[in-house]
Formats: sequence, structure tokens, C-alpha cells
Amino acid sequence: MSTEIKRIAVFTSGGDAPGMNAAIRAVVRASIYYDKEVFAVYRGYEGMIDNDIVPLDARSVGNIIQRGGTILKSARSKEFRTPEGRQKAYENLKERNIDALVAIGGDGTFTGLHKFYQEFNIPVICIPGTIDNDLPGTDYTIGYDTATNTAVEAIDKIRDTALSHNRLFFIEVMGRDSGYIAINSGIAGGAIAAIIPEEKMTTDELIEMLDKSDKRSSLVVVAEGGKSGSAMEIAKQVNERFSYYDTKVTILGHLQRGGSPTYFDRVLASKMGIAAVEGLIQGKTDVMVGVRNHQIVYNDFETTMNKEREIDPELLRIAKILSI
Ligand SMILES: Nc1ncnc2c1ncn2[C@@H]1O[C@H](COP(=O)(O)OP(=O)(O)O)[C@@H](O)[C@H]1O
Ligand SMILES: O=P(O)(O)OC[C@H]1O[C@](O)(COP(=O)(O)O)[C@@H](O)[C@@H]1O
Ligand SMILES: [Mg+2]
Repeated sequence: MSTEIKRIAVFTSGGDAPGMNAAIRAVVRASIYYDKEVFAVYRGYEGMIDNDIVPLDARSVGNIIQRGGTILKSARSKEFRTPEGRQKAYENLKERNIDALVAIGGDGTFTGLHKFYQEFNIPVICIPGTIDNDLPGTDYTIGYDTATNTAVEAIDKIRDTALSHNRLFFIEVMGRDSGYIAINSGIAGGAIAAIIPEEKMTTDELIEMLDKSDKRSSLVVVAEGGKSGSAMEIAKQVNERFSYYDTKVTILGHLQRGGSPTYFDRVLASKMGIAAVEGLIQGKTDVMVGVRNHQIVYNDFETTMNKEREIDPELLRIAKILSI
């Protein structure tokens, strides 16, 4: 039988995402609500190794629900990838009698946490916080909605200038190996095409599409991690062979990671933060909180991380119909 959890530590790791603060707030307040002591680990696994750990109370997380980024700061830690680094991290937690961890991060964070659990048998739960929406086991990750809205806002602005000059714009969005931001911002922004990692589109196919179109200006959204190349490379290839348009490239980059979270991300983060604490209390470990059809689910590491997060085929169908 598992012993009662008394001290929970929360941290954010990997790329920051809007809504992480709302998740931290929910974890802290739910822990206190259930009479647990709660600690912050700063700078993700880096801070766990460096002993950057402090106690929190309900007021420590006031006035953060509306803020982007993460008040706990985030990091990508090389040292945590080594057994020695993880041992140091464990010693620091043990010194404070911390007996459970809540991580807010992406696939890398969850992979590191799984190793940590296997090595030290401390209960752990991951909350999916990444703009990429690349985690199987959840319909949405925290930050994805805000980042996609930011991309759409930028695309709308680019459309104004594209139309004024008869230009073809290639707009590169983030997502690492996932095309979710690209496909949805492409549909919402009225792009002629979204080039995503999950689907191959050749330069020939793209040129054929542009050639057939009678549009005076066009927008193409390109996901950063695609096999067809970066927006810059694709634009260069198109430009060399198709001269109807004046071609321009905009890389949205890290502006997609910032800003105040949408209502959707705040509510999602609040639900997931509470679910993480309740999951730990119920004895769940080595799981990632998710939402499936609006219901909270707990996904265990082995079944979740062995799957690919596939792109919804309905989105591809919609994008194709609307691109004519
Ligand atoms: N295979 C691994 N073993 C141990 N730690 C890992 C592993 N993969 C990732 N991590 C840790 O998790 C951190 C966050 O992962 P990263 O891929 O950068 O971001 P995200 O969690 O957003 O996907 C890494 O910097 C590293 O410290
Ligand atoms: O901010 P960095 O370290 O340059 O990383 C950029 C990457 O981080 C992301 O913004 C978020 O990815 P993670 O959540 O997996 O860190 C990706 O879309 C992008 O490829
Ligand atoms: Mg990731």
C-alpha cells in the first residue's frame, strides 16, 4: 500500500507555454486545499539539481493566472539526462522530505520524469504544457490554443499587406515535429496551403496549386519541422520557378510562445493542475494528465509515449476543400 503523500513539489520544464502559470497556481492551491505542503522547484530539472527549491503558500501564486511565461522559470537540462544528475536531484528532494512531483512540460519532460520514477520510485505526474500539441493522450496541451491564436492574429496582419501588393507570403510557425499550429492557423487564417511535417507536399504540387488559383495574393503556412524544408527554402524554390507573385517570408518564431493565455488555456490548466494533485492523492504515478472529449484522463507513460500524436484527418480534409 502506498504511504500518504505530505509534500508535493511543482516545476516547469522544456519550452515555456502560456497557461503554465495557471497550472502552477492550480497545483499549489489544490495541494493546500488537500492539506499538503507545496514547494516550487525553479528552472525545471536544472533547479532540482542545483537545489533551487522553496516552499510556497496560496498567496505565492496570486496575480499570475493572466500572465504568460512561467514564474518558476524553465530550462532544458543536459545534466538531468545523466544518472549522476538525477541522483543529485533526488538527494535535494529527499533532504526536504518531498514525496511527490508534479511536472509541467512536454514530451521530453515526461520522458525524464519516467526515468526518475523508475530509478527512485517517487510518485510523479506530468501536466502537458507545450505550445506544440504534440503529446498523445490528450486532445490539447496547455499553451497550444494561445499560440495558435497568436499565429492567426499575425497571419491576419500579413494578409492586409499581402493583398495590398499582390504578394505571396510564406509564414513559418512553430511546432517542432507537429503540424497542429500550422494546420489550424492555416485554416483560421484562410491560407491557400499549410505545409506540415505529417504530410509531404512537393514544390511541384504547391506550384501547381498556386498556378491554378486566381487569387491576387496568397498565404502559405509552413510548420518549422517539415521534410519539405523551412519557409525560406520553400519560398526560394517557388520563387525560382513561379514568378507571378512577389514572394516574401515571415518567421513568427518565439512570439508564439508569449502573451496572456486565452480563457481556454487558463481553464484547461486549472483543471489539469487540480487533476494532477487529486491523481497523486489517489495513488496514481508515472502518468500524464490529459483531456479526452472534455474529460480528464490519466495516461501511463508506456502506452502514451509509444504512440505518435497523429494529425486529425478531418483538419486536412477541411484545409483542402477551402484552398480552392
Ligand atoms: N531521455 C531523457 N532522459 C532524461 N531527461 C530527459 C530526457 N529527455 C528530456 N529530458 C529532460 O527534460 C527536459 C525538457 O525536455 P525538452 O525536450 O527540452 O522539452 P519538453 O518537455 O517541452 O518537450 C530536457 O532538457 C531534459 O533535462
Ligand atoms: O525555445 P527554443 O529552445 O529555441 O526551442 C524552440 C522549440 O520549442 C517549442 O517552441 C516548444 O517545444 P517544447 O515544448 O517541446 O520545448 C517548439 O515549437 C520549438 O521547436
Ligand atoms: Mg517537446
